[in-house]
This record gives sequence, structure tokens and C-alpha cells, in this order.
Amino acid sequence: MTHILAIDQGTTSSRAILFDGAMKIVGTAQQEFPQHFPDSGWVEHDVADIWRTVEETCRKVVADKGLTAADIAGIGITNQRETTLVWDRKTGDPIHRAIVWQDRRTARFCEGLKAEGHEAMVTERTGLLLDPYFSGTKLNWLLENVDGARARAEAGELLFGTVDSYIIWKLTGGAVHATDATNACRTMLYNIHEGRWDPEVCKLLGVPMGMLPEVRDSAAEFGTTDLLGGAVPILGVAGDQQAATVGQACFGKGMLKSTYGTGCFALLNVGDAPVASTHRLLSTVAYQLDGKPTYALEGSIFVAGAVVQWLRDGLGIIGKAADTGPLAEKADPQQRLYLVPAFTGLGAPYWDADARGAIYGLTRGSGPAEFARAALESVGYQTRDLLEAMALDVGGLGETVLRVDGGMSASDWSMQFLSDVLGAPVDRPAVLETTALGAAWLAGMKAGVYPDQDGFARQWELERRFEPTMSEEERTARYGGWRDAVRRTLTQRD
Ligand SMILES: Nc1ncnc2c1ncn2[C@@H]1O[C@H](COP(=O)(O)OP(=O)(O)O)[C@@H](O)[C@H]1O
Ligand SMILES: O=P(O)(O)OC[C@H](O)CO
Repeated sequence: MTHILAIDQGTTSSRAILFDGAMKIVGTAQQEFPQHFPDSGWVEHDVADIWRTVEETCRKVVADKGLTAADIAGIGITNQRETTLVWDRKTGDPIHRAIVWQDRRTARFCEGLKAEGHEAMVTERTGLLLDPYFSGTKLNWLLENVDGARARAEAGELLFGTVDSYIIWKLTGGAVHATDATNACRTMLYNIHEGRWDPEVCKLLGVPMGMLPEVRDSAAEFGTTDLLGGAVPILGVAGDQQAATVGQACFGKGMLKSTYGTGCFALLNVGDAPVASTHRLLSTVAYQLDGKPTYALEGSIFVAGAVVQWLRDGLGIIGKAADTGPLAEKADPQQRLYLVPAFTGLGAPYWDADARGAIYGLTRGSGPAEFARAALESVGYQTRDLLEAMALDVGGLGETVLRVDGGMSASDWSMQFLSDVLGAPVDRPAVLETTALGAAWLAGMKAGVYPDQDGFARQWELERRFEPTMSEEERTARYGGWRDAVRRTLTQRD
């Protein structure tokens, strides 16, 4: 009973990661699943694909190690956030595909709510902006557009959940309909000050409260599952960016992490009271332990590693992601190219859904190396945008060190540039699987097999620190050029 199984249900794949009693990864199983794009700006997942890949990867990783249910002390779940599911309480049948966080179908509905003057109330209570990104308007869409859904929801026949909630429900054979505070706070239905579903916001979005899951701590009892052939308790749940914050042991006020996967999500721990952003960041629950929420300011960027994928699949100038750094190193240092990767609009702090990508500063001498450099630099510049907004919201970041993780943080060139453009140290941990580690620790700590919060924080291990080497003058000039490029790209300029 010393192992912990972490389930990481992400946007493009499901993974099951097995940790031993010393919190070391001893096995991983992963399965990708199809993305569905039924209309422009729409993104859906088949609910059956989500469940099948979770079920199969969990069974595989445990069987591959020759283990059984008796060896697993607990399960921790972490997940793509905001993605919206509705299913039948009796049969478990979903009424529709899951509507994915990236889906923009409710943009007009959000604009309408803003025009009617509802944004201030929604933001004050939920910490979020009135944007299609979050679950609330997606749930409204399902109730309005799926035949009979509203009547069935009002009759108590339907349940709503984010991905964690659905996985818990399936794992427990329908016995538990619950979520944790970090997932609840991404729905735009949850009052982050009072720690409960908000009746007024639910009314505004036409959501019957009977279909909402019970909200628990991030380390709590979420029932048991027979999936592995014997009863195993589910003891940890957190949205993936919050799980990474936990996995990076960002437990102190002022600690900051940034995860570089397809997108980039930076979370700053702001302590036990939420900070209302005046610079278009999100106010969110970082984790909730023993009934006490710890809050974060979050900046979400939609394109980080995705710009590298574009170099590979769109332009064909690199063979694999890891070629980007070495190619960028060959760029002519005299050229100043700025790539604004607004492929699907710009996220925080601009929130310009209609902006599209642009490149500035091209000359006859610009080639693949300069494009690669501009692409990697764009990730550094966007991170600085977020940190500038955070500093304004909290009155300065002080001596903050940024902890990084995610696939793209493997790029030394990108992390050095990030440190240069921030003018601050960047710490890369020995374990880059911080999301899974965070979920595993929540469950393992609850099970009593892993150390407490302080003990876990002490085990955080640095692999490499990147220190700034760029002159202040160059940093200012380069960042000024970026701000100018963004200003020219936005659809609504000051
Ligand atoms: N060495 C590298 N240099 C630059 N980008 C990289 C490198 N390795 C991975 N990436 C980028 O990181 C992303 C994958 O990170 P990952 O954390 O697995 O993302 P996600 O969980 O969003 O799928 C991809 O977009 C890839 O292009
Ligand atoms: O599945 P990921 O890693 O792309 O994360 C998605 C985020 O949770 C969206 O908010």
C-alpha cells in the first residue's frame, strides 16, 4: 500500500503515472484521443474517449509494474480545467460531447451579458472574466441547445461536472458526484469568497443548482473505486495548473510558477485572501486544504509550446521541438523580429479574441533561424506581460524567482531568454512532471504515506537556475519593441 496513482486527464491525452512511496515516478501510460472541431471556434471531446483512455491507462500502468489494487494507497486526479460535461444521473449517458475549454461558441452570449452590465458582479464573485473559456456559459449552451435538456435538468435527471467530477463519478460507479475547490472556481458559478455555488450567478446563467457537484477540499475523501480489482480510495483532486502549483511547492505567499505546455499558465500564490485583479488577470483558488482555500492570481496564455508546433508542422523549418533552440542560436543578433502568436486571439492580459498572429521586422536576411528565435522569444515576452500585470495587482513582486515546468521548459535557450527578459532568476526543478506530482502528493499526504506540506516543500529539488545576463538597456529596448508589436496586433487599440 505504498504507491500512489496519479491520473492526468489533459486536453490531448490521458496519462496514468505511478509514484512509489518515495514520490518517484516508476511507471507511465499515455493515450491520445481525437479532437472534434464541428464548427469554427468549436472544440469537443467524446466523453467515452475521455473515460476509456483513463480506464485503460490506469489499468496498464499498474499491471505493467506487476502491481494490484492492494499496492495502491490512493488515487490523485488532475485534469484539463473548465471543460464541461452533462450526463444522466441514472444511466450515466452523456447528453452531448464534452465542450472543451478552448471552445468559443458562447462568445456572443458573453458579449450580451457584458452589454447588460453583468460582468462586474460575475467577476467580483467568481474572480473570472465573462469569457467563453469558463464552464458556466458552456453549460448554459448545453441546456439551451440539446433537445429536452433544460426540462430534464430541472426535473433533477441531469448532472453537470468538469472532467474531474465525471471521472470521480465513473470511478465510484455513480456513488459520488463531487469536485474540488480548484475545479469549481473555474466554472464561473462558484463564489470564491464564500466557498459555495453562487445562486445569483447560477440564476443569471440559467443553471439549476441541483445538477452541480458537491465541492470538497483538494485532499479529501472522494469515494473508492474497484477499477483495479479491489477497493482503492480517491484522495486528491486539483485542476492541472493548480496541481502544478502544488507540485512546485509554491505554498508561500509570493511564490510563482509558470507551466509551458501547449499554452502557458502562470500562478502567483497570494495567500489566504483573493486579490481582485485590476489588470485582467484571474483570481482563483490555488488549493484548498483542511477547509482553508489559498488563492492565486493567474495569467493564461493560449500559445506557448504551440508556436513550436507551428514551426514544425506549419512552416516545416524544424524536424522536432528540441531543434528550435539550436536553430534560434544561429539567428543574426542584429535582426529584431517580433512574432505575436495570436493564432487564436490573445489571452491574458489582453483578452482579444479577434486578434490574429503577426510578424514584424522582416528583412531580406530573415530566415528560419530568425523565425525560430522570434517564436521562442514570444513566449518570454508573453510571460513578462503576465508578471508585469501581477506586479501591478499586488504592488510589486519583489525578489520573486519563477519556477518553471512543462514540456517547453526543457528548452535551455527559451529559459535563458525568459530569465533575460524578466531580469529575474528562473528555476527549473529536477522533476518536470509537476502536475502529476502535485496530484499524487495531495492523495499521498491524505493517505498518510507522503510527508506534510513542509516536508514536501523541502523535497523540491532544483535542476538548474537560469540567471539574467542581458543588460538592462537591451532588456528595456527589446521589451519595448514587443509591446509595440502587440499594440499593432490588437483589434482594439487605445
Ligand atoms: N526542447 C523543446 N524546445 C521547445 N519546445 C519544446 C521542447 N520540448 C517540448 N516543447 C513544446 O512543449 C509542448 C509540450 O509540452 P507538454 O507539457 O507535453 O504540453 P501539453 O501538456 O499541453 O500537451 C509542445 O508544444 C512542444 O512543442
Ligand atoms: O490540458 P492542458 O495541459 O492543455 O491544460 C489546460 C488548462 O487546464 C486549461 O485551463
